[in-house]
Amino acid sequence: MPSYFVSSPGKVILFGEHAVVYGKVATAGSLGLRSYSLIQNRTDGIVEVSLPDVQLARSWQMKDIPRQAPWEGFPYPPATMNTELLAQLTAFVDLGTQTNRSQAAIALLYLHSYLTKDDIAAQGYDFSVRSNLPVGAGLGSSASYSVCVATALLKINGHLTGLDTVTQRDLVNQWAFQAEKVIHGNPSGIDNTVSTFGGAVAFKKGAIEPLPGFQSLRFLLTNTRVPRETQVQVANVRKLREKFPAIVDPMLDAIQEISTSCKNLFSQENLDRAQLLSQFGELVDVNHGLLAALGVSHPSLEKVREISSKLGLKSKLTGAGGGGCALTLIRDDVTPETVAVVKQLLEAEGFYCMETSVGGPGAGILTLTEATSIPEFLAHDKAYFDATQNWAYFV
Ligand SMILES: Nc1ncnc2c1ncn2[C@@H]1O[C@H](COP(=O)(O)OP(=O)(O)OP(=O)(O)O)[C@@H](O)[C@H]1O
Ligand SMILES: C[C@@](O)(CCO)CC(=O)[O-]
Ligand SMILES: [Mg+2]
Repeated sequence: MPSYFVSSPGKVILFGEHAVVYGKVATAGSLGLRSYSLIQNRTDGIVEVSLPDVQLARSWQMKDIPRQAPWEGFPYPPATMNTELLAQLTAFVDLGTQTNRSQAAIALLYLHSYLTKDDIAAQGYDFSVRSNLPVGAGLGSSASYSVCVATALLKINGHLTGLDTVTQRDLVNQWAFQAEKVIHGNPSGIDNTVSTFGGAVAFKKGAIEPLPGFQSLRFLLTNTRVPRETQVQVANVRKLREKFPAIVDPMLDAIQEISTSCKNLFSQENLDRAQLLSQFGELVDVNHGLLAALGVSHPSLEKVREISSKLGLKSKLTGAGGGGCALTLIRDDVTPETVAVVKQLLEAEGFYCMETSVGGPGAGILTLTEATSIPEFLAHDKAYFDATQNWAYFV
């Protein structure tokens, strides 16, 4: 029985969140924090799902889960979302509409209903995802989950051989985008694209351009632990734009100019590193100010800015905002002592800090020679997966 182990990273948006939803340029990179997933066939026609991060453990009879008839464009997803199927699945999983676990389960079954082949439908499968990413904190946990689901279901149903080519990754990315749509409503696609392909990129309307210099940047990520949902933050910006288009549209354009200025900074040959980092810090400040004006900051995020600025550091919210994570640039001249003090002050507020770089590997698949049971998968410490697999091999 084939058994596949899949992994995909979270992401950090440097500049351009929210504006990217309106087709503007944003810059982002993959994170070292990843999700891990196990999928394997069964023989009894049951689908058993364990998603411990959202407290979901459920099994369904394969024959009860809706399946879609063949469609034009197979194996790529249909161009429009199937709202009828969504309503059907929402009633089927019966977990309410707005809970973490219902969104996760519906996204999984939405892809399942399109991708399941007859032989797999007769057998069933076990599926589990565990993540080192905080759920709902702006680091792309939904996209990383979506990429794991898409890769695992494509692979077990024989729609995907590996992830060696851009075409193969594109297939995964398109399905992950469907899952993101189930979870977010109206995503730009930046999160699933970065999680699928890895690296650091400028993204605009689905197209990516690599940003090579980014790998050398250091950041401190602070999780304020204030819960929020991307879908709600995106909807709030939409409402503000509908009310005041003449005010909000120039702000979105200005945010795009920040991403473009950032891209230009890295392509300037004569700019020395200290100047580059200083200007990058200024862009961090301006971008945060515009996001706050769009209404997506939060007192906890302003606290991160206040504390870090006392030590001469620049921070901005990252992801959808409203709580969740902030990003602080660690310039090369910042001493380890200063970083330690900032961390201490932030953690005294009840926040959680992690140091990170951006631009590592994207999604990866490993075919397991020996079947690992779901209980074994669940029993491992999450650090085990980071330590035992060199995901860089799969880029
Ligand atoms: N490990 C996981 N297991 C199952 N579902 C997950 C997991 N991680 C994320 N999800 C799904 O994603 C949802 C959170 O997505 P949301 O977009 O609000 O936050 P985020 O992706 O962490 O932040 P952002 O979109 O700003 O980067 C959860 O409600 C859940 O449905
Ligand atoms: C807020 C947003 O721009 C980024 C979320 O990580 C939403 C999106 O791009 O889908
Ligand atoms: Mg998300």
